[in-house]
Amino acid sequence: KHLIQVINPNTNIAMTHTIAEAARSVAAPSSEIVAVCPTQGVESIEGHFDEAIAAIGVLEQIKRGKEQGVSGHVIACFGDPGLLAARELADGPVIGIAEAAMHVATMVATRFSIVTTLPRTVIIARHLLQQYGFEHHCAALHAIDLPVLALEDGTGLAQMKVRERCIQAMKEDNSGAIVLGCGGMANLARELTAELGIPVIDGVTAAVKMVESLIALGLGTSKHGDLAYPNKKPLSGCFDMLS
Ligand SMILES: O=C(O)C[C@H]1NC(=O)NC1=O
Repeated sequence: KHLIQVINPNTNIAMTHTIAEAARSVAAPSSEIVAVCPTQGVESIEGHFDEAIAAIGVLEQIKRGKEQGVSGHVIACFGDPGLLAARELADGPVIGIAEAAMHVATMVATRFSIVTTLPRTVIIARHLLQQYGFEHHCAALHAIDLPVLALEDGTGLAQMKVRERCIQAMKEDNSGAIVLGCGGMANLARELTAELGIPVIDGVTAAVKMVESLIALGLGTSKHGDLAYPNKKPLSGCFDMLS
């Protein structure tokens, strides 16, 4: 069995379970999902400040995963926090859910829309579109204008808003696919795809299958060049945990 570590970079346990369930729903029999979240950090990631905090927790979990002998890692937050730093530490593949969902969307449609949570995090998705080279593939970005943890409050309001925005995107954007812009939306994609008749893509499940593919291809993170292990130096204070 290959252990695949799925990291929820926020510390919300309910969302970690939502993410874990989605990951396990698509994992191959040869894969075992190890779902984790940081021991310390921020309960939801809703901007650049939160991302900076979450990235440290991601690195701590990557280190722990390596020690456990995992074969690959998923960063299950739509900002892909700490992705390249995590790749410096990791031997196996590290895939972010935004990266995974965007790549998959370009394989099934010429243009896609993104539906995320807060308006203020749309800029993070925009930056990723630029970084990954998908700016011209994304027709529009929509926000349900609810906090990330509204997805775990049990009222169903956030889920209803996601559905509404997906229907609006389908009508207005002339996109062939929709990307769900939050790890906490991972359990909505299949049902929305069936109901709306348009590929609605979740990055958690997409990333799990990409990690499995890379493992099957015998590909880990390159250690040749700028993703080599970090240069050895003493880390002081709380960062000692990353030594
Ligand atoms: O940016 C967002 O709205 C979603 C992002 N924040 C979070 O805590 N998990 C996520 O996937």
